[in-house]
Amino acid sequence: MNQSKEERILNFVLQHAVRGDPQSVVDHIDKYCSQKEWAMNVGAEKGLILDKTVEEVKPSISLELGTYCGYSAVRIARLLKPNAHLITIEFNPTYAAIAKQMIEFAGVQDKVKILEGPAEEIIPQLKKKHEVETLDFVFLDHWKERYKPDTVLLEECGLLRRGTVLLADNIICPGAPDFLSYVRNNNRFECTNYLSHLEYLKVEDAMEKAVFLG
Ligand SMILES: O=C(NCc1cccc(CNc2ccc3[nH]ncc3c2)c1)c1cc(-c2ccc(F)cc2)cc(O)c1O
Ligand SMILES: [Mg+2]
Repeated sequence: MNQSKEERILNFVLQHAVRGDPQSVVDHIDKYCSQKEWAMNVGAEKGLILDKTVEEVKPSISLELGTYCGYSAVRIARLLKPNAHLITIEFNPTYAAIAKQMIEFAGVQDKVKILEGPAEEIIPQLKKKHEVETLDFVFLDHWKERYKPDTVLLEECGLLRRGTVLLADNIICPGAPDFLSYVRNNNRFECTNYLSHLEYLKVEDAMEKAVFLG
């Protein structure tokens, strides 16, 4: 049975990247996906915006919605301080299995917990089942029509505190219009737009940072 694109990306990393080196894993995924097959990783250009945000926030507990192959999970985890953790939620079991191997190869498995299922089911379990108090940082990169409902759910579940930073990918392409108008018209969020490009292409894209004001 022939391989999926995600398996080809993982195999390229396993064969060419340096085991235990998260930067090498990130660089090799970018190399494969810019030269061989496009894939929906946040990529190097928007990845720098993600890096700067993580370095600014210095989060102890981060949440990612949409793991895919684990590219941004490795990118975030490589910048976390000791004892800081990332919880990443992936609905697609095939992607979750690829990401698990990617995260382990990068050597960041002690910082990352992959939870399989839809965010709308897992978010309400974070406090009791996963001992989360409030979140310091949230990276949204899952189904674009889920950005707004899952943001509302995070707030309803008491997972946002004054200063929690949300960073959303794909604000232009494919776009998340209801999320964008929700956070920009809600006086409990302070928003900043970061214009960039779609991963591996010259197409315009943007990220939106929304700081929860409590
Ligand atoms: O759509 C996107 N990503 C989301 C996504 C997509 C598919 C499957 C999943 C399965 N994972 C999943 C689902 C639901 C979930 N609920 N809770 C967790 C969770 C996890 C997630 C996307 C698309 C493009 C893009 C495509 C084509 C094009 F021309 C331009 C741009 C670029 C991106 O950077 C993108 O991020
Ligand atoms: Mg994305």
